[in-house]
Amino acid sequence: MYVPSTILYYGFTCALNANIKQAQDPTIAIIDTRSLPTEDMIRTARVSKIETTNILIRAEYVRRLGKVAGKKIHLVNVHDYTTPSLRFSYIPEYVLREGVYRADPATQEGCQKCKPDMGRSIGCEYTQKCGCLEYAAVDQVRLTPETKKEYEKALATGGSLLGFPKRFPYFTGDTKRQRTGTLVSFYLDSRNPIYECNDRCGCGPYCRNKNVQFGRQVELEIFKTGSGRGWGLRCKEDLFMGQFVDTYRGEVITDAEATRREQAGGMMKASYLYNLDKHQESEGLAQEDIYVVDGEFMGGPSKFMNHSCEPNCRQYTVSYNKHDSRIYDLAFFAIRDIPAGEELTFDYLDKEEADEEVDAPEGAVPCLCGTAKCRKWLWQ
Ligand SMILES: C[S@@+](CC[C@H](N)C(=O)[O-])C[C@H]1O[C@@H](n2cnc3c(N)ncnc32)[C@H](O)[C@@H]1O
Repeated sequence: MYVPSTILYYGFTCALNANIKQAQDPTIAIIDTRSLPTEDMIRTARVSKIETTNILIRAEYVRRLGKVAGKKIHLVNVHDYTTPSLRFSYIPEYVLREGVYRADPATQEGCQKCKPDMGRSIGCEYTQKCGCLEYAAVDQVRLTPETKKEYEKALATGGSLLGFPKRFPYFTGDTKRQRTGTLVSFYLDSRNPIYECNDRCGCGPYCRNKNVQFGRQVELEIFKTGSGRGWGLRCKEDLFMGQFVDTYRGEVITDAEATRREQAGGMMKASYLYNLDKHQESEGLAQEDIYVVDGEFMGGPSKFMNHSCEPNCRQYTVSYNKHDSRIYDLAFFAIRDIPAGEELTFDYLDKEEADEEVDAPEGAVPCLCGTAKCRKWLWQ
């Protein structure tokens, strides 16, 4: 059983007496931890200096949470007196560190041929001319035999995919099951990057191809799991399958800096580092050109999302500038309906990687997700 150290230090001896039996060796005291902390100890601890400090730390953390933009973020701990570390700063955007650069803003063209009102409620989702969707997945179902040949030729020669019908990422109108703005199943089930329209687009502010860029729209709760996994995250409202939850924020650092921090930070550091390597292969980027997001000391509430081998969320690539292959958003979406209060989790391992591994590697961190399909370890 976990006994808060504050109570052990500051609980008066008289409160402990009832729990101490003399062992056969009278110099050794046996403490029956099943009945700790006693009410006396809790009462004593509440007026101790350490407990006052804990209350102040909690108040400061809650004050900082109150300043985070967007819907409210709550903090709940029914297990002990701890608070997440105050060494963490909440930031609304990536913080770019030395050696990290966004593509020149001039490369962020936006869609030039789209307009706010293209008639009959037509928006970027219907036009094949939307420049932002140039690199989006082609909707092969809508290809005619003729355009199919052109598409195959473009693929073989590396030609432009502009003009082919594209898979639009978000539902544009309520259907029986889906809600407007939720991610369509093609993207939910695939690893295709999502390309959203941006401020330079002709389509205007109400384009349906804008979602993640508006930020978190749901109320979250950081809570102590009490199951050996530290803090976790849950949502105060029901989430629909495909609904955007939040982005992962942090410092964006070079690959070399990430290696340095990983070596200095120990085994758990890996769980805060995310490679921005989605376009590495397609753009022929060298490993040293890859940027990494470090969310350990700066970021958002999604820092508290724990791993599960049967997760209810997944991380997706969302880009607002198709010409910037090195910096994009890492966005969490619900991959099934999630009732309010259920812990939000994602799989820390890429699916393909997880399938490849069979045995637990040496030094693997045990997984405590508790699901039926648990792989028993997090990473090496
Ligand atoms: C990104 S943090 C998640 C928030 C973390 N629980 C906390 O309290 O700050 C990742 C760390 O959480 C813990 N963790 C997450 N998922 C876990 C799991 N399924 N089993 C065991 N530990 C887990 C590990 O200590 C891991 O290094």
